[in-house]
Amino acid sequence: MEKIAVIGGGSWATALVKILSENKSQVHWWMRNRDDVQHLIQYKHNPRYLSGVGFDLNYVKPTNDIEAAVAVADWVILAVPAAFVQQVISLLPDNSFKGKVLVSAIKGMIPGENILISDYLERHCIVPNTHQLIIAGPCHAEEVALEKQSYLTIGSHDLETAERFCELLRNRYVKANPLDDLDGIEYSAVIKNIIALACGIAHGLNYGDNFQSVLVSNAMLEIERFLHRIMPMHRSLSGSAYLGDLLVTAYSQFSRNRTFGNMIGRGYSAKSAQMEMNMVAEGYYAVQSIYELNKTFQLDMPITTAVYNILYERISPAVEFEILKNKLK
Ligand SMILES: NC(=O)C1=CN([C@@H]2O[C@H](COP(=O)(O)OP(=O)(O)OC[C@H]3O[C@@H](n4cnc5c(N)ncnc54)[C@H](OP(=O)(O)O)[C@@H]3O)[C@@H](O)[C@H]2O)C=CC1
Ligand SMILES: O=C(CO)COP(=O)(O)O
Repeated sequence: MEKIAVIGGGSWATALVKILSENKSQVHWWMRNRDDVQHLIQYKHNPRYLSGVGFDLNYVKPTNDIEAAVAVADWVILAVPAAFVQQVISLLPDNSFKGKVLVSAIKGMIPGENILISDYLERHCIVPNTHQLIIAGPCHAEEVALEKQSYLTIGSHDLETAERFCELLRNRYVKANPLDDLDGIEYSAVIKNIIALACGIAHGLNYGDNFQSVLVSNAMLEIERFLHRIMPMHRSLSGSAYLGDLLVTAYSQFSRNRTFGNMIGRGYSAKSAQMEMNMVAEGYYAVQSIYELNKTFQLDMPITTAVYNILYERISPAVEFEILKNKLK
C-alpha cells in the first residue's frame, strides 16, 4: 500500500484525499484545525470543504501531527495556498523530506520571495527537482467531489516517477498524464490565476463574452511571452495543462480567482472580497510576484499590469480596463 501525506485541509486537499484513498493508498491527512480532525474521525467528512464527500478511515488517517504524517510517507503532497507554505514547513524538523517525493498541488508562488514552490523546496528544503512533481491541469475540486470526468497533468523532470504517481490518481473519472515541463506548467498555472481575476473583473464591470474571448486569447500570448523568456523549451501551449487550465479558471463558476475578480469589478475592496469568499484566490498574491519579476524582463504583459494596478495601486477597475481594452487586439 502506498503511503502518502497530504498537507492541507482545504478543498483541493480534500479532493485529492478522496481520489487517492478511493484507490486504496494510505493517506495521512494533516490539517491545522483540531476540531476539523476530530470531526473527520467522528463523522468521516471534512466539515468545511466539500463536506458532502465521505471518507473510509481504513485508508484515511486524519491528524494534527504534521511531523508524524510526513515521517511515515513516501510521497508528500503540499496542498496549502502558497502564502502558507513557509509557515507549514517551519513546523517540520530539518531534513524531513529526505528520500521522499514532494508533490506540489499548489498553483501559486511564495509571496515576497517571488519564487515557485519547486524553487523554494529545492533552495530551502534541499529537495532536488528530480524528486519533485507538480499536479496541474484543469480540475476544480468541486467537480472531483461530483465525480465529473477530469484530467490531471503531472509535471516532472523524471517521467518515470510522474507515471508512478499518475497510476495512484487514475480512476473512473480521473485521467492523469505525465509531462516533462515542471517549471513551465507551474508558471503557467500561476499566471492563469491572474487572467481569471481579470476575467472576473471584466464580468463585474459588465463586459460581455465578446470581450472575454479576446482577453483570454491575448492572455495566452502573455503566458507564451513569459514562458519563452523565463523557461524556453519546445512546448505545446494548447495542451490542457496550459490552455485547458486557463479556460476552466477563466470561465468556471467554481473558480475562486474569477469569483474574487468579479467582486473587485463590482466595487468590493480586496479585503472585503477575501473576507466574503472564505477561500484563497492565489492570483491576488501571484500578480504581485509576476509583476515584480517582469520589472527585470520588461515583457509586454498588459493584463498582468492592469490587474496589479487595480489590486495594488488602487486604480479604479473601470479606468484600468479602459486603458487595457485599447491594448488588446
Ligand atoms: N480548489 C481547487 O479546485 C484547486 C486548488 N488548487 C490549488 O490548491 C492550493 C490550495 O487551495 P484550496 O485547497 O483551493 O484552498 P481553499 O481556499 O479551499 O482553503 C484554504 C486553505 O488554506 C488554509 N489556511 C488558511 N490560513 C492558513 C494558515 N495560516 N496556515 C495554514 N493553512 C492555512 C485553510 O485552513 P483553515 O480551513 O483551517 O482555515 C484551508 O485549508 C492553492 O494553491 C490552489 O491554487 C489547485 C487545483 C484546484
Ligand atoms: O486551478 C484551478 C482549476 O484548475 C482552481 O482555480 P481557482 O483557484 O480559481 O478555483
